[in-house]
Amino acid sequence: MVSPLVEDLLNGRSGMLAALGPSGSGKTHTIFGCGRDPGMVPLALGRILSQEDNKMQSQRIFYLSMFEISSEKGKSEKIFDLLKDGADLFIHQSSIKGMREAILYDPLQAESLIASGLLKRATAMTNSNNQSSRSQCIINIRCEYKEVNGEVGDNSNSAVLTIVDLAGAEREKKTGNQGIRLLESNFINNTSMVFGLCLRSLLEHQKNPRKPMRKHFQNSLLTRYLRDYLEGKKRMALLLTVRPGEEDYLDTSFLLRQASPYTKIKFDIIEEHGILNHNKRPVQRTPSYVQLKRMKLSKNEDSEINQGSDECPQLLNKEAAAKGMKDVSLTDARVQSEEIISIEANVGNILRVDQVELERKERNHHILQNFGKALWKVLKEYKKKLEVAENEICTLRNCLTSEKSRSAELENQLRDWQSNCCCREGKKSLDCEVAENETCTPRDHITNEKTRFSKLEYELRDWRSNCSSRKGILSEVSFREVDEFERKDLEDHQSNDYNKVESSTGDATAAEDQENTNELNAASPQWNGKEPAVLSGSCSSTDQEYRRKEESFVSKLSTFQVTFVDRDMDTLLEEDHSPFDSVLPECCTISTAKSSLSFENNSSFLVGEDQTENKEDKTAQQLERSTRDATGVEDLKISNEMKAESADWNGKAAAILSGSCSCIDQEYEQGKGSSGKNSVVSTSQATSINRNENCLLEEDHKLSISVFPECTVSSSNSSLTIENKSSSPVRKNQTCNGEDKRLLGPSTPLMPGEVVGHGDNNVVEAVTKHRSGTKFQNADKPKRTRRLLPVSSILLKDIGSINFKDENEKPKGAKTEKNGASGENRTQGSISLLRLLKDNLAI
Ligand SMILES: Nc1ncnc2c1ncn2[C@@H]1O[C@H](COP(=O)(O)OP(=O)(O)OP(=O)(O)O)[C@@H](O)[C@H]1O
Repeated sequence: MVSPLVEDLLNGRSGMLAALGPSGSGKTHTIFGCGRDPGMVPLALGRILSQEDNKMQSQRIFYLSMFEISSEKGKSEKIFDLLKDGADLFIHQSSIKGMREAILYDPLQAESLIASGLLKRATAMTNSNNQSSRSQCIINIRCEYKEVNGEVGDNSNSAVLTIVDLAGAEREKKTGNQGIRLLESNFINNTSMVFGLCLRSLLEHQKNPRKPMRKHFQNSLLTRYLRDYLEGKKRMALLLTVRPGEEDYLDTSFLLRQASPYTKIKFDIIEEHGILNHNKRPVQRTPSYVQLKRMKLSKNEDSEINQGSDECPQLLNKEAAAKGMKDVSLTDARVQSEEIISIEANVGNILRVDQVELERKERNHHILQNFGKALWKVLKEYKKKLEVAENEICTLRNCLTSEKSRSAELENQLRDWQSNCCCREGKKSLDCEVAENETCTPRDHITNEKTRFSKLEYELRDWRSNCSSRKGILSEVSFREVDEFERKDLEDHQSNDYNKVESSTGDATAAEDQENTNELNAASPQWNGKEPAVLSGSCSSTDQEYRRKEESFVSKLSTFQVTFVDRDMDTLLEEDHSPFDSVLPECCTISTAKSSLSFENNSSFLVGEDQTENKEDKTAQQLERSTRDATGVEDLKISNEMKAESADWNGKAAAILSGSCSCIDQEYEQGKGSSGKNSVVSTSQATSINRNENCLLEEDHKLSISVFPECTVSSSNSSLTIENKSSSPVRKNQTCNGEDKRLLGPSTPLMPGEVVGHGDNNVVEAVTKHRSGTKFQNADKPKRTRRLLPVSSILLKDIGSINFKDENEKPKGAKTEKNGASGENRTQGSISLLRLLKDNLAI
């Protein structure tokens, strides 16, 4: 491998051999070798020094220099001469100043010099190598030709064979270096990397001459020293060493991949200093001289040479004949002619060198021109890129400004929106709210709903306040009526007592009547106290109606018909109209007139019809039987049965009470008028009670005839009408009409001792019982019972004016004693009705 380089050296051409490879791969061993296996350096020295013939040995001299480049504490590089003891060197423009060179005489002397230099080389033990090189070692074998006069000239006429032993690249994980060793390793790796970069740059430059060669050689002393080789000006050979181990596969493959392209590197052999050139004296020529000499030679080259060769003996013969010179002069002429020939040869060499230099300059000019063009194109491309980048920057700026303006608009819109939402909270129009809810956020919708709810609460308060005011009006009316009834009741008590005494039928004494009167008087305040409660029930129904209205406001549905309550006060009619919407069943229609109230049941009592019919049949039969039979025993039995029925229906009679309240009121008024002052009870309007069943209508007809003998009872398919057209008193006096007693006797079934009771009251009781029987199915429904509260309150308002005391509040002992007297005392039916109301309505 080193032989071509040695031949080039001997021919006057410089060359370099560099060993590359990882640490411990055998670079040093390959370069220097050992005793048995000599390396490249011993082989080259042996080749150079052994083949020198005597002639050439007298003309040239070989020098040996050896130095190393190492790191100085990992910070800088230093050059250390291995042949001179402890001498530091410095590099200047690819030449090292002060380096010692040793003249080589024979191979053994050279090997000894190298061995002494290796001993001075920096080495250390690492994990990869027991004697790892820590520096780049360079060996120069310079061959210099002697001058004609035997003197040694400058280095310009010498060739150098450079052999480099690079420190192997190391992996920290593998070597485990630390501290100074680690710094040395970094230095070694850095130098190896720079060396490789220079080679790569040279290769790329040779592939593409337009691509300039980068100056990586400046990054280390080694590459600076080997600049001519790394720039391709001199021949170079690379020697790669690898480790055979499997663990070194990665390093080996990496090195081969990295160095394989280097085989394509070509070298332009420019410096061709032949041995002849070194043997000859160098001629100092200026370019003008060279040009002039070339011109002369070009004109007279052939003629002069020919003439010199042909005419020279003739010239010498003429001169000898003419001047009589001797043969010695001929030899001098030959010597001169040889000199001329040699000069011509030198001139020819010079011309050839000049031509090569000219070609080189032209090529360099061409290269520079191409480089300039390429550079211009690159600059143009960069300019275009800059323009594009500027345009992008402008567009981005425009986008940024537009985004800023947009964000500002959005902020303004947000502020407007917030302000609109604040203003919207103050609005009360529902239409506006609905319209705004379309654009409001859910939060706004919640606030709107809250305002709406608060507004509804205000309306509810207003409604309640109206109800309270209405309650006051009603209470005034009821109290006024109650006072009148109290006064009338007292008169009735007195008249009844008087009549009882006259007819000698009662066992009751005046004292008992007085007690009853007192009890009634005591009961009256209680009812007066309960009146507001009833009214409050009405108000509660009004609240319910308000809630229902609120619901209907949302659902936009109207399910109830208009109701009407008869009142003397026209102003109260409309106000009281609404409570009945909630009180009465939906199937009931309430018709109103100036001073009347009628309830019409449009629905059929389909549930429990048979049972209702049976009950009513029984009641009618009992009534008829009691009419025919005037015996007290039968009446007592019937009354007991009625009482049992009453007990069964006690919990269910509330509903029918609402339907029959008007009849009861009228009957009560009639009875009160007949028992008292024979006053005329005038009912301007008939009360209609609808029925779906014909059988019930017939029974009702019969019963009504029996109950209202002086009334005109008309029945239709779904209604029963009782009309009192006469203005005469219905009942005059129970002592005056005995038939009335028999007729009305069975209608007093509640109290066992009341078989012969007050006729009017008994009629009321019978009607009440009858109606309660027909309303049995409705009474089973708790909702309708609850809805009946306001109507019951109306009834109770009238009944409350009776000023009776509840029977249950009396002592049991006194109850049995006073049953007869109290039952005879006119309001037994009302007492039963009151008890029913209290039990079912929980008043
Ligand atoms: N071809 C070979 N024949 C015999 N021994 C060898 C050979 N190559 C390497 N060795 C041995 O391997 C060891 C390491 O070799 P060497 O010192 O030359 O490696 P290196 O590449 O120079 O390492 P470093 O870069 O660390 O200096 C030495 O002891 C050497 O004797």
